Amino acid sequence: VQGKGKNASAALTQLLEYLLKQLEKKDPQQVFAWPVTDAIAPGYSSIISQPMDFSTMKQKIEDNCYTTLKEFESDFELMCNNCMTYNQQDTIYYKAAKKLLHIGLKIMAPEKVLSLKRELP
Ligand SMILES: CC(=O)c1cc(-c2ccccn2)c2ncccn12
Repeated sequence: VQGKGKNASAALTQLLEYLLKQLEKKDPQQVFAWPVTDAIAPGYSSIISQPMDFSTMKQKIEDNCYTTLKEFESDFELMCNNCMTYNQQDTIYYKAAKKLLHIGLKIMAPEKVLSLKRELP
């Protein structure tokens, strides 16, 4: 199957940039804004094999790394699950990830995205 046309990938970029902004608004403490360093989280890089954060997702949108919404969603879930892997359940980080994951899946639910697609130019 021929790759997506130019305007189709431009539409996906616009959709993903919009969704990323909505997700970032749900993280006012900016817990997920930047890559987690071993300095702030001891042993992080040996526990988490595939780190992910909002700044990396933003860069991947600009670099056209995502060809489907599903790929974007799985990076979002990876980011939340990494947090729930490294941090104990009774931490603010774990609780923030659990809440963000729940909210994020609602924002990116198919019927929500469908109504978005209609409303975006
Ligand atoms: C996302 C995550 O696991 C995380 C973010 C942070 C974080 C994020 C911004 C500022 C300070 N810390 C963090 N600190 C300790 C342990 C884990 N974390």
